[in-house]
Amino acid sequence: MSSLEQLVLQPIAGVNGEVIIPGSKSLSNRALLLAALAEGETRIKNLLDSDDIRHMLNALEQLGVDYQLSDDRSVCLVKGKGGALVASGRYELFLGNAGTAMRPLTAALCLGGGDFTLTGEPRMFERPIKHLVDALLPLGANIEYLQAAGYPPLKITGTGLTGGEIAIDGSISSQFLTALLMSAPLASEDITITVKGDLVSKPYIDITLDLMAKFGVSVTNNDYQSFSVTGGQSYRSPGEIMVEGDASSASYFLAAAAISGGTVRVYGVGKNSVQGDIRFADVLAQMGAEISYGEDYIEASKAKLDGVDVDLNHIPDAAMTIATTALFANGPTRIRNVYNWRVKETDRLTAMATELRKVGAEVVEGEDFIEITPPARITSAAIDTYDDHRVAMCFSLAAMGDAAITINDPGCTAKTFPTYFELFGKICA
Ligand SMILES: O=C(O)C1=C[C@@H](OP(=O)(O)O)[C@@H](O)[C@H](O)C1
Ligand SMILES: C=C(OP(=O)(O)O)C(=O)O
Repeated sequence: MSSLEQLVLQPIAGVNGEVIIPGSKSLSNRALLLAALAEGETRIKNLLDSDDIRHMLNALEQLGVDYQLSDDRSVCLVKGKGGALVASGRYELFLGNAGTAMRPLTAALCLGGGDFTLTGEPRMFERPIKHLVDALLPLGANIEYLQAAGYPPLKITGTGLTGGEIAIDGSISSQFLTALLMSAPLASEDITITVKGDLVSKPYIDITLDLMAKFGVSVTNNDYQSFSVTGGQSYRSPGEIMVEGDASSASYFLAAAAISGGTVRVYGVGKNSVQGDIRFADVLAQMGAEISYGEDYIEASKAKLDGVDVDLNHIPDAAMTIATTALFANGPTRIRNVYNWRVKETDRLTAMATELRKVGAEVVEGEDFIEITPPARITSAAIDTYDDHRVAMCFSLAAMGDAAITINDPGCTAKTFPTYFELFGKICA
């Protein structure tokens, strides 16, 4: 949880420099869970240290998983359980607002013996999980809703998962499919998963499959429409996993360069990254930025930016950065197909529309899109952040006009990027 202070950002004349981006949230939490389920010890390097990761680590510790963190918490040696996380007694696991802990653990805790309550922050109780639960029930899962049907908190009695042909609705969150895929190899029989509806946030499935392969399990992917997983397997530790820098976190620095002048190079994530959010740089390029890639970096330079009309369903997190970059473009920007912004840390479509209007933009908020017409001049404003790290981070870019911007509750970046404002300050002139 974050404190309720304010951070005043004076107008930023320009940016320049290099930033080493902290580890990816998506990779860190997946690696921790797979390492816990695997046979053998895994040394996870460049682990992110943020609230979402601490929630996963605390849960694993309560479940009896042995791990050791280095003093700076960037290296974690996990002693795998070699199968399901079996625990005797009742466990209440507090998972904050971490989707990457809540969803994968919901499936994984169905695999073994134990009684678990999965709970979190109030906003977590408004974030749907029904599509995942509905897919797990035919596999023999024992899951109860403790408050509103379809939402956490959940009570899970781990009795193991069987197999068969199941369907999962992929139209709200890819994390449900990710959760199912990661647990499926430990079910007793083979599982075929058919995806119903249009699968959102598709590149996150590549992150899942890539990491599963590193832990020795392959999945048959039939064009993201169905997936076949052999049951009765175990994960095998690869020995060491190096977590890439977080591509969503990189987006703010790249956008800052494109908006305000100078050149910024982000290290830790490069052209061969498994993270779909590196495609954010393509959108910046489409707006007019100069982008170059190396093995371990992405660099953006000053540009004259134009508005764009883009479907950003594949990069919903970095898409928020485009929304504030649009403040500095010539002409309007329309970001389409982002309905699931409404079920994340806050209703991001309403939050972004409200806050973009405060700085002077004209905004149309659609059911699943947002259109932003930039103001002639940014207006000074105090930005409410709704306990949403990405609202806080992407509105730092609004200070690249000639008005001061106040970020309310800047500490909410602790969810994925506790050092954000410190690092951002270092590239500002
Ligand atoms: O699998 C993941 O690591 C994530 C998937 C995305 O969620 P949805 O699939 O719910 O869009 C993304 O927004 C989230 O920050 C991380
Ligand atoms: C949607 C996000 O988080 P979560 O993993 O909790 O879904 C996010 O980080 O933008």
